[in-house]
Amino acid sequence: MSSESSTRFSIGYAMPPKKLDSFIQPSFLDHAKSRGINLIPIDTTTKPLVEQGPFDCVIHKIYDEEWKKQLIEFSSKNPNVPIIDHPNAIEKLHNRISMLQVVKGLKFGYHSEMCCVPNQVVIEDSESMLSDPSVLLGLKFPVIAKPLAANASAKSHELSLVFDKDGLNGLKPPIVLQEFVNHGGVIFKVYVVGEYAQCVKRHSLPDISEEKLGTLRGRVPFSQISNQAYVIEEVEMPPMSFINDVANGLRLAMNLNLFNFDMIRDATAGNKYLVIDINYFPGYAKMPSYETVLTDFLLGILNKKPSEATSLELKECQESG
Ligand SMILES: Nc1ncnc2c1ncn2[C@@H]1O[C@H](COP(=O)(O)OP(=O)(O)OP(=O)(O)O)[C@@H](O)[C@H]1O
Ligand SMILES: O=P(O)(O)O[C@H]1[C@H](OP(=O)(O)O)[C@@H](OP(=O)(O)O)[C@@H](O)[C@@H](O)[C@@H]1OP(=O)(O)O
Ligand SMILES: [Mg+2]
Ligand SMILES: [Mg+2]
Repeated sequence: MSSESSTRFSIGYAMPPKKLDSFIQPSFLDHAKSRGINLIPIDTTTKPLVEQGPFDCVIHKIYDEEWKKQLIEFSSKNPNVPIIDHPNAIEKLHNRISMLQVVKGLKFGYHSEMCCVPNQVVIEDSESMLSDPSVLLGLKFPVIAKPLAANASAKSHELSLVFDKDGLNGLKPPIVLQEFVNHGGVIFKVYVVGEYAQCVKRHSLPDISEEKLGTLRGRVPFSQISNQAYVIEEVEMPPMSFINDVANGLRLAMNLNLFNFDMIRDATAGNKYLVIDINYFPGYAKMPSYETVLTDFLLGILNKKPSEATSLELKECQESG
């Protein structure tokens, strides 16, 4: 163990198998261990959470109601054990409209950059979409059709770029239609871990000129195009102070510690940024230095006094759960 601390901590983690494979890397387990943290897998299938532990903290990415009940019960028996993060706060990210609502409330007047969301509408049923033009609320094509639910299923990542009204035929509501914004083919993916934020560049859909749009018909499906980490040298990053302010604003407004958000820069206005997606507990292993960043964060949580560390989260969870 390092000289940093003589106390050993146990952190329980619960997540689906795919997430375990990517997040729980030996390099992370070893680094955390060297700094006094034992990461312990929680059995989510054969044993109630309350019968496991003891844990000094629980981190999780499991979305069903049964798990939420287990967290509430665990937390009522262990009121000083932080749960990262509150299930009610995570739930807001499961709907692509509530996910972005919080962006509209962000205020940081002293930057020359601004941050908003693309124009978008929800389509609840096919009939209204195809027969009632008013539901499109003046939305301008091209649009991206995204399933309203963003619940970690493969389906929730099945998107389409729609060039005209005919391209809406056959889409399966409930969906969000979000205006496509030209952004130079690069997105900024910002990983947030508590007060820490790191921005990386990823490839995205290419710009579509008015001229090109005139030749495009219908729609093109796509899925998870920005998941691969590539080096994109030539594109300038947004200012780090701006990224930090957006990240902190979102973190505090959503009461979440572990998320990332995708941001694009409007190709027609270099200081206008749009947040297009927020994901709970993203693929952190793709983030450079994830082992140290996550370990620093966990130590920060564990070293807080119980009154600071816990329970806003848990109280709310018990009240509204
Ligand atoms: N409004 C938009 N304008 C331009 N490009 C967009 C827009 N919305 C999405 N995109 C592109 O499509 C990609 C996928 O969209 P989005 O991030 O909403 O989907 P997702 O399936 O939730 O992604 P993730 O894998 O990050 O969870 C974005 O990374 C970006 O490249
Ligand atoms: O699979 P990866 O590790 O790439 O992580 C992706 C993660 O999938 P996982 O949950 O299977 O880990 C996705 O989660 P769900 O929406 O499906 O919950 C989503 O958060 C992506 O944004 C992540 O990619 P990133 O944003 O980090 O590039
Ligand atoms: Mg995304
Ligand atoms: Mg997403």
